[in-house]
Amino acid sequence: MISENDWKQEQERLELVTEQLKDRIAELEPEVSGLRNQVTDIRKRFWEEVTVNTSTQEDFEETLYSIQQQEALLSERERSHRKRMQQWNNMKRLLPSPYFGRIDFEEAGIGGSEPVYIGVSSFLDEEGLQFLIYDWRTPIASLYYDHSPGPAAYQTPGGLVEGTMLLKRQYQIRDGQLRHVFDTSETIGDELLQQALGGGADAQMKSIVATIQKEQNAIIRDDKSRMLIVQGAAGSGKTSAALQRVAYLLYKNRGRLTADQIVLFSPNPMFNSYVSTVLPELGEENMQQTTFQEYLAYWLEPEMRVENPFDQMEYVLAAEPAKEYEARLQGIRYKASEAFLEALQSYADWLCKEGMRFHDIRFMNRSLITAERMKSQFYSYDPAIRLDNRVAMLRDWLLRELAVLERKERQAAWVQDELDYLDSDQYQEAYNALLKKVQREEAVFDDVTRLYVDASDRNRGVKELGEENMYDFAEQEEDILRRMVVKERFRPLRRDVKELRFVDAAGLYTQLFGEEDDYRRMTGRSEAPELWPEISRQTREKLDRQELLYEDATPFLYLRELVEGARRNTDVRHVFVDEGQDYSPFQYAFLKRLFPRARMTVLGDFGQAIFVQSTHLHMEDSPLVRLYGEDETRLIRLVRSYRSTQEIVAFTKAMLPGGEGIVPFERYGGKPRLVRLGSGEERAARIRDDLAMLKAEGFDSMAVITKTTAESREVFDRLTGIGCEGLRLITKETLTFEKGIAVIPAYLAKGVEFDAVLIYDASSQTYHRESERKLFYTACTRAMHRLRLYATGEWTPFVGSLDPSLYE
Ligand SMILES: Nc1ncnc2c1ncn2[C@@H]1O[C@H](COP(=O)(O)OP(=O)(O)OP(=O)(O)O)[C@@H](O)[C@H]1O
Repeated sequence: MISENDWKQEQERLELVTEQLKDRIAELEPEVSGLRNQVTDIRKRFWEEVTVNTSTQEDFEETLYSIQQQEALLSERERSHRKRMQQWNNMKRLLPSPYFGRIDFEEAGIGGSEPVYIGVSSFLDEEGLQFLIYDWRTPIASLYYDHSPGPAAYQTPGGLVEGTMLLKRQYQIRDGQLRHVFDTSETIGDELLQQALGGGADAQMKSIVATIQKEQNAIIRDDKSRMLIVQGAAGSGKTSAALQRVAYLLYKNRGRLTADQIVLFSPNPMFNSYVSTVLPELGEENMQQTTFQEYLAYWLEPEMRVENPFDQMEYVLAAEPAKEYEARLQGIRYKASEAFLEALQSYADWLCKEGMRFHDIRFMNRSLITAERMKSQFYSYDPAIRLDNRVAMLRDWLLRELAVLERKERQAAWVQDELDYLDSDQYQEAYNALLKKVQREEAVFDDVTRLYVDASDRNRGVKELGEENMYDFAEQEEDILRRMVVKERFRPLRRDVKELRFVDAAGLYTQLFGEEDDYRRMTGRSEAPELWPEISRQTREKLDRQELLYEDATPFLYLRELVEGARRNTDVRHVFVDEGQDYSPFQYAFLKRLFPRARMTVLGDFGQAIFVQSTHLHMEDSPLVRLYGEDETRLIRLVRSYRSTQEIVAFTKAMLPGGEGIVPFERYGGKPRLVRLGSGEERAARIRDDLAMLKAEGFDSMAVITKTTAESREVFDRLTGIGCEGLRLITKETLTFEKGIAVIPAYLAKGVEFDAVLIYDASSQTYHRESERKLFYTACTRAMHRLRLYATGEWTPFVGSLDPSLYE
């Protein structure tokens, strides 16, 4: 704590700043609402103020000028409105807790120091000359996160500023009241952090700006790396750092970077809701959020049905090991690999010479253009031309062919039949529509004056069609109608061709999964993976039903893009991948191609790699390092775990090979408790009672974690059946994260946290495969304050092998 005198001074300063904030808010109030009214008013009266006159060239110019002027006025007001509004919002956000930190820094060679107060945004005094509060993202504020009193330095655009930090102080201010003040001698005193971590879990993630740790600050402020990889232990603040990094990037690149140029790939839709309030709390707009599955579904469905990654996970967890199971696992691993990516690239080269597959273009149950014809046309192009460019050439050729066929089709018998069924209104309507179109095309523009063809002159309209005049009117009319009828029927054909649906993408992918020799020949590989015949059989079986296994979805899309041309998003400048260990090297290569102008931040924990196709993040030769090369890649490790109590971290890290390096934050709360009961019924009853007790202790965010969805459903019914109230069953479809008691499969609990976690069944019957260790670890590390495990029968070996002093 600080001296009485210091406290008094701080109190006075807080009052002063609060007064100033209040004054400025009050000052801006009428201006902000006035501006809002003005903008609405201008919008409403936009056309009143504009004199529209196009009779002469001069009048036209006058009109144009007046529109431009109104527009300029409106956007100026809007700009100023937005800016004022933002200032006003920032000040309102500051008011309850204007700052959380202070540093006194003496720059080398310049005597004296001014206190630098740090808050969630900047605030200047009335004259606009002195900072009363510095935004936490300003260069000088980084001193607060990176140093303790003593020699210190911070980076500015102009270079490194060195000096001495004389004081570092933390504040806890609530509702404008000074509650606590701490002076710290170490890098960020633990007091504030202790208080922040001691609280309960929330339905929404909180911002951590007041207590960002040095190594987290390095992640937040990194603006050099093309690829930033963060390998961090469970609860080490990866997601938190990612979100504050977004806020930092938006601040640093204000005017150049907008929130919609940043994309975050989340592990599941519920996670989106969990993190959605952090950025608005910091006065920034949310970035775009999506899941990889959403992206795949967007491009592949409805033509192909894509398996959900969680269904894949359920298969892996629940299926009995047999040949089929082993082959699927092997297939998942192979299809996730860089080797398969290269195989597809070589396959595309092979397709340049042979093997392309197309769909016939069919019309009324007959082939208009056969796949065979397309193929020979395709291979008649210069072999030096790239595959996707040749496909584009073929598309143009097909459109020309279709135009010829469409003309021929006008004389077909079915057209006559169709004409017979047009009623006279349709006749008239169709005719008028056509005539109008012709007349529109005919419209003559003479700068501002538009001369229209006389709409009543039907004969002239027909003449302008370019049809021969030898028909009498009825014949000409019929001709027009034939044209219209056929054109309408050909429309979907043309659309399909433009969308390249004539390429048999599924056939091309299926073709890969045949005989091993063929696979090697087509892809130039020296060998196919083990169990290839069974892998092929499984893949084809799905494809035949227009379905894609999850592991096939990205390679399928990739191959389609090799053939049809790649989609690229050049707007996006930053891609964030959370739970990055769960993406395959293949998916990363795909993301790199999709966002060619973006920097990538990948955050993950290999200790929580629960998918078969996971990517190593912590190894120097990780495929991620190869993606942009070592020079453009930075790897940061976070080993301190903030989420769970010391006892929980000690328990969970002991079950993880290599977990020794994880450092718990000093916060205590009782050892994890292991409860073994004689039957499933007893277990359920005990869990019901424990939930009630924990609730009485004040924990209001709890989770009963199961292994699979099926088990979650069963537990939910069982617990509800014995009087457990207020349970919420979480499935992959759940969109929002709420407080209360969740019954949730472990793989969906990724990224989120609870006050108390109860592992419903930690027996060896449920968790025994080595591959399930990380899933079990992930489940246990969701607990902040209490962890309880239940079993009937033997404990899972992951627990059974632990030192008994780690639990009670
Ligand atoms: N510097 C910090 N100050 C305060 N709280 C922090 C800090 N860093 C992390 N936390 C808290 O620790 C908890 C875990 O953080 P977060 O979810 O970001 O970790 P993570 O590494 O993404 O975890 P996981 O990989 O296990 O999902 C959160 O409650 C977060 O608020």
